[in-house]
Amino acid sequence: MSIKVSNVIKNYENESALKQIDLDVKKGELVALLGPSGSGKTTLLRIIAGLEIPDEGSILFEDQDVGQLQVKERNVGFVFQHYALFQHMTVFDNIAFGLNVRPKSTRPKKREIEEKVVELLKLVKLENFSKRYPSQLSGGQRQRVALARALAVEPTVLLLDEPFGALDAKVRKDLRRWLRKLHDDIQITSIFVTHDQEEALEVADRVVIMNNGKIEQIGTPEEVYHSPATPFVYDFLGKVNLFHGRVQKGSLISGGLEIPLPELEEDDYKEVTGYVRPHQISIEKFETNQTSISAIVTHIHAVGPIVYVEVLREDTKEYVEVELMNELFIKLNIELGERVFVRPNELKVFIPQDYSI
Ligand SMILES: Nc1ncnc2c1ncn2[C@@H]1O[C@H](COP(=O)(O)OP(=O)(O)OP(=O)(O)O)[C@@H](O)[C@H]1O
Repeated sequence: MSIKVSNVIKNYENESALKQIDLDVKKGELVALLGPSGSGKTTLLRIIAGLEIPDEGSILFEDQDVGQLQVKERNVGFVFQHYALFQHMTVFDNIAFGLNVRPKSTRPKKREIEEKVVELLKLVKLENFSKRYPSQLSGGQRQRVALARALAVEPTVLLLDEPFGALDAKVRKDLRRWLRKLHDDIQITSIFVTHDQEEALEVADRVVIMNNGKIEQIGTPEEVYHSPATPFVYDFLGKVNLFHGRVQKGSLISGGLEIPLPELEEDDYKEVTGYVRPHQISIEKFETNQTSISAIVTHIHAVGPIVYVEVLREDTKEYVEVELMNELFIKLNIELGERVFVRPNELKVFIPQDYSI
């Protein structure tokens, strides 16, 4: 089932939660809504589910406008951050719940329900846990039961709101891989909300990056990470160094640094900001050309395969973060307080008056 969100607007009293949202989710896709707290992710998910009514705009499932349909009639499966399992019911009965409460006319036979639950228990790898109660399960197991319960009624769309948000880091990592695999097996159109960049980039087919009630960018994990459309996306998806400066004859002049940017030939004298990820900066002991600037090493964090080095530019007195492989760090033999030369190897330029982060 494909989902089409068109021109959705939602305001709360004196707050604008969603500002003209357009989003197309393809049939069978797994899409992440990613953004900081308050950016509107949950509101959008709840509007798709029918738990919230938009002030304007429409939601289509396939070609059907579901605006007038109640939550139940939309046939969506929902999984929330806090396991809403029934504590007095076994795992088996929790999963069977949605089928057991159907009116007699549409309720499957007892044996069919049993078969379905056994099949779902296998799918979420909890075959031996059917007789346990939620209090006898780990957090990760409970979320898997919640997912099985949501899938029992064969929804056409699966919506997950921070499904692993309450779990510890290790369990989260295991569960998100498991979710990806599960999705590949059952291929149900799914949207999940997260504020965890790594989770979205690892699990989703496409990521929708939200900020302040708007969509900043929609793309595959590679697209949003490697080609951020806005400074916000650049900043939100990883560490970034800013090189403020001015264009002069096709170069960015930032303090004592001159970086050729032929694509800015036409933008003479414009104030621009270059965005550079820490791994896109080289660090050298000696000045090799005019595209490097001198800086003093102010901090070194050398645990693990990647070493983080912070330097203070001598020209602008701004800090620059550099990431380099441990082998290179050892070879360079950089020490705290030492003068080095840094140079951005890649730089994405945005004109500041258009954006701010
Ligand atoms: N029922 C409500 N009444 C008033 N304001 C609300 C209500 N629900 C959400 N909001 C506001 O709408 C904005 C978007 O909230 P929403 O919960 O969608 O954000 P979110 O991105 O899911 O955040 P989080 O990651 O913290 O859950 C916020 O500013 C929030 O305060």
